[in-house]
Amino acid sequence: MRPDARAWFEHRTTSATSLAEIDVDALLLAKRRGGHRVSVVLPARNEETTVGVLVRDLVERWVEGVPLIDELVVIDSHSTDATAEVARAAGAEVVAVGDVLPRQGDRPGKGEALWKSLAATTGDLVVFIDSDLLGDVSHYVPGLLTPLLTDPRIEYVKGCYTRPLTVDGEHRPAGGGRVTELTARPLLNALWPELAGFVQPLGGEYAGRRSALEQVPFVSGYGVEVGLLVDLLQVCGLNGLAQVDLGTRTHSHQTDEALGTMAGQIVSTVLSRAERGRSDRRRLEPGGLLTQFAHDGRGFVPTSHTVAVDERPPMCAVDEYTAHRAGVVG
Ligand SMILES: O=c1ccn([C@@H]2O[C@H](COP(=O)(O)OP(=O)(O)O[C@H]3O[C@H](CO)[C@@H](O)[C@H](O)[C@H]3O)[C@@H](O)[C@H]2O)c(=O)[nH]1
Ligand SMILES: O=C(O)[C@H](O)COP(=O)(O)O
Repeated sequence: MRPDARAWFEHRTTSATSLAEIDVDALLLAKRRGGHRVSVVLPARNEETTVGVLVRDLVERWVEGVPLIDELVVIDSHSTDATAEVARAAGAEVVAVGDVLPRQGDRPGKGEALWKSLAATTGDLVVFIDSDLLGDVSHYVPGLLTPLLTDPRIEYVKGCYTRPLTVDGEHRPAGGGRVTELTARPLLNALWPELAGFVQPLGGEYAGRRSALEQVPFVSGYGVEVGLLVDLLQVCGLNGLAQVDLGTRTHSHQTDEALGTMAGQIVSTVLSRAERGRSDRRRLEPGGLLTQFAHDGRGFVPTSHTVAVDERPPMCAVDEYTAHRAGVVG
């Protein structure tokens, strides 16, 4: 690892692998003293089987039990199952992505849901948690908040973890995060080696100050995490970023084909950032299509998916948002 990345890794990685490692009373005190308001956002598309338990646990522990979360919002990202009903019954506020900032239109994708969530929430600290997590993750929210509540220099905190992998009934204690290992990490190490200390650059659990999150564009699809990391590096500098070891993360896995499309979106996002500042003559021109092949017994059949980057501008540049915020804050 490059020396700056190693120094960052050693100084900016903390551990919160279980509740036993977290001083919740100190966090509550820091939250009160700083006058902070915490919003937790769960983006969800067809997560009826997992979102209910997740929300119920968060509400019981950190809304009703201990006043750490002020607002818990599930952003329903065009679900066609009972995600919204299940999440609402479990105690979340549920917002349909298309109902937020209606003048901006409605696009598909996880990143779109996260971008819109800035307008659907009010906290100065925003925590993002995927809705397909399995197992006990009750320490994730306080773990991610600890650096933000205890160190004013930190603007953005990324969770990291060991990732078990269960495919075709075979369980391995590690080895999950295949797009991370085979696509995102090699690209980041090649192009932004100062980010090499991030253990899970694609992980879906992170927290940031609204003031920082408003400054950067959000890629609409699965490129959102890698885009945020590269763009927040420019806005906050390496020392404004931190990571927290949250122990283990288990989630539902996508098919190899779907992961190929995700990897295509990661590549497009990275290329779009890498070409910033290059002269027109030397610009990279990514094709924006990923073609995959399946063999149907007679020959190879190609299927193409769009993986081009579709992105939203920094929220602070969206009039509909700034007018809405003026109403919230004023
Ligand atoms: O159009 C979408 C797609 C997904 N999601 C939600 O986003 C979360 C993560 O999506 P998932 O399809 O489970 O992604 P993973 O296969 O787990 O992908 C990993 O890698 C992605 C790319 O960086 C990250 O976005 C994910 O957070 C990370 O878990 C889940 O709550 C989904 O319901 C949406 O809200 N809208
Ligand atoms: O983060 C990733 O690399 C993708 O979500 C794939 O994760 P998985 O290999 O655990 O399914």
